[in-house]
Amino acid sequence: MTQQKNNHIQADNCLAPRILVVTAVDAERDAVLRGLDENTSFTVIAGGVGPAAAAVSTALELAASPSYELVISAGIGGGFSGAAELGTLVLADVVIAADLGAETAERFIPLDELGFGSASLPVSEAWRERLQGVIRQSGLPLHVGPVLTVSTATGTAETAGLRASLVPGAAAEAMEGYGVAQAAAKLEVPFLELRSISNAVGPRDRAAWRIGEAMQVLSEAFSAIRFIAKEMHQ
Ligand SMILES: O=C(O)c1cccc(C(=O)CC[C@H]2O[C@@H](n3cnc4c(=O)[nH]cnc43)[C@H](O)[C@@H]2O)c1
Repeated sequence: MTQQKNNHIQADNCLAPRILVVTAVDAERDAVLRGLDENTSFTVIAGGVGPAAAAVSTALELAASPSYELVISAGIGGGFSGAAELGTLVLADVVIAADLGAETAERFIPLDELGFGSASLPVSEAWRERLQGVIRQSGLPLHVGPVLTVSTATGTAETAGLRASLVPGAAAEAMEGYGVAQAAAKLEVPFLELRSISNAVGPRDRAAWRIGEAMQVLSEAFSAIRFIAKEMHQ
């Protein structure tokens, strides 16, 4: 049995959920839940599209329940060519707000250069290594690298090239990770981002998006990691 209130779903028999998973949309949340067994330590919420909605949803949930020891930003995402192909997973080793900054006639100036803080936020290395090991053991194709957070999904080869040049080794882009990471940092909860690649970062071709396949791989990833909370404490 599960309890459902608004867009929160949680296992009945789990008194203190320890891992919070924040997706953008309901379809991603449901894919994560399909992969998780109900007898687990996860709460899964659909926090909305974009970094602002994701940050607010995450902060409210973390503040309401002090038992969380990990928050994962998860869902589908775009993969950078040569790094992450359709049907693969990307686990972030850093998240970068790739369009946060200022535009000039010559170039884009990132937040760090403007002196307003950092556009990069770290992930928990201990949790990343653990998830990386478990997902690799399951046989799912996994790439570890930088995941960009953008407010506007890339739709041209020019923007894809610009973003790849700003972040060497860029593996994937999505629209929530930096927001979830900001909330997690403020509330001092370790953070990860996991993306299942549904489309290539580049010229927009909605018909070529493989959302169903990406949702299936997302489910399989969470099936593989569903006992991770217990294992971290053994
Ligand atoms: O159209 C549908 O049927 C549909 C079903 C489920 C999810 C979607 C989404 O579009 C999810 C939006 C979510 O996906 C991330 N995303 C995916 N690809 C990219 C990308 O190339 N660039 C940036 N973000 C991407 C993003 O996190 C969105 O919140 C549609």
